[in-house]
Amino acid sequence: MPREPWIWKGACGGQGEPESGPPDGSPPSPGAAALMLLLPVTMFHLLLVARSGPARLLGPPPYLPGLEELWSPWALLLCLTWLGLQAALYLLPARKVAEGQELKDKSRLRYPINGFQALVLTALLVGLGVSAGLPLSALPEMLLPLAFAATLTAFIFSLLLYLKALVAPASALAPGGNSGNLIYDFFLGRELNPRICSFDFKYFCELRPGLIGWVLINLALLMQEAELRGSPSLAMWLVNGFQLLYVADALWYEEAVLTTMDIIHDGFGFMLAFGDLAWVPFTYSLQAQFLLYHPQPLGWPLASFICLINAVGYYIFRGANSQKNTFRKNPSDPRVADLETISTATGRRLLVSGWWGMVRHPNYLGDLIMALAWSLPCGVFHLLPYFYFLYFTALLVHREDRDERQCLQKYGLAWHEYCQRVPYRIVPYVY
Ligand SMILES: NC(=O)C1=CN([C@@H]2O[C@H](COP(=O)(O)OP(=O)(O)OC[C@H]3O[C@@H](n4cnc5c(N)ncnc54)[C@H](OP(=O)(O)O)[C@@H]3O)[C@@H](O)[C@H]2O)C=CC1
Ligand SMILES: CC(C)CCC[C@@H](C)[C@H]1CC=C2C3=C(CC[C@@]21C)[C@@]1(C)CC[C@H](O)C[C@@H]1CC3
Repeated sequence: MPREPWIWKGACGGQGEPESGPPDGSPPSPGAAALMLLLPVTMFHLLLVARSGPARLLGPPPYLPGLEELWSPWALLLCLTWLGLQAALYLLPARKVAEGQELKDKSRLRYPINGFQALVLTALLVGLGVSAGLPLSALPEMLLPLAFAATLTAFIFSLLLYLKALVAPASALAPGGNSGNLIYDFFLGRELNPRICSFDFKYFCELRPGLIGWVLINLALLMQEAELRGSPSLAMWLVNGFQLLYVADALWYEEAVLTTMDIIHDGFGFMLAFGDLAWVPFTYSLQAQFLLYHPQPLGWPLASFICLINAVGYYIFRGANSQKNTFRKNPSDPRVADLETISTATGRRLLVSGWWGMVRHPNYLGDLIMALAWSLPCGVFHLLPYFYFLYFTALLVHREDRDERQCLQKYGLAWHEYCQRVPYRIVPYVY
């Protein structure tokens, strides 16, 4: 089955590629190389534009920062301290240790479920720090050098992961990302679950430093707004509240990440390392960055309506994810036992009623509705705060396409039947 066709088609423009990527002797994948450059450039563009007067997403950046504005040893130190703190919290005793999916060699890895605990302890530490005089509101001024330090860290980290994979046994390698093409493999990642003892790098990075970093940046922006304007704006409160709910939810239901394709299928390379450590905290906080430099008036009636949109999105997102997780854990659980299902040759069944009978990816629908609610407090006169919504639509459409091809391979005719019975993918009667 083809993997990451958006990268691979760039190299050969064809269909039916092998799982492992470009065949021997093919030229370096221009798709992977271009993305490796384009993703950090886009992130810096967004950071620069968010603080510029016109805040034009599609225009040129206001200026090109010099190395002296990007590079700061203090920012690198802060970035490494942050990673060290999150790593220490990861190693604390967990309320539960979960088993991952079965690996090629029939073994299962074990993962600590203590992400929510890490969020709470980080909040306590930050609270203590702020009351002792830690200048959190100075963080927004350092976003550029911090993003540079995070990008550098992700790059060096991916290099080390690539080298580590050279000595890993074949059974530890990911189905993709092992084509022999250095750029392609560096980008996608070679090893499936790189670990040192029980410390799982991919699982650690997927949720904690990036997601908790994102809400910390949001909070720093809120505090700086309070210093500048006397109090945080209603729009800033909404963005902070909505995104905190999203991050707290992800960490509370951390175990669910063990069944995502990122953990089960994808190697850990530059794409995920950069995505987790730099892209998530610095671009997902774009709305709060925009609001600090471009305050938006927002009245209570409109704010209540936006809260309602977020609540509807969250209701669908959580309802769909929980329904599937409950069903996968125990199909006879009374909460899902009455739902209609289709049997498959693998023995696993597919839900065809409830949320999963409405569209084939109801959780994506809820996630997208929430993404819209995060942009609306920023008004409708700038495209920039809608970047997340646009990028996320593209990401989920691509993800849904990949997932459907994997499900078709896994479930064959049963998946065809599911597609016939539930014809829409994400938005009922539209897509
Ligand atoms: N904010 C962000 O940047 C991102 C957020 N997300 C969010 O993370 C969450 C997880 O997303 P993701 O990992 O992509 O995928 P999903 O949680 O949607 O999982 C897809 C899997 O669910 C199972 N499945 C599909 N249809 C059915 C059905 N009808 N009945 C039972 N099982 C079914 C299949 O696996 P199997 O049959 O093997 O169980 C399929 O492979 C989502 O809520 C998504 O919105 C994801 C990516 C980025
Ligand atoms: C830099 C690239 C454009 C792509 C990077 C992709 C990553 C940012 C995302 C891949 C899968 C993700 C998931 C989440 C965050 C974004 C990344 C890491 C969640 C943790 C978000 C919260 C949800 O509740 C679960 C998600 C799982 C997948």
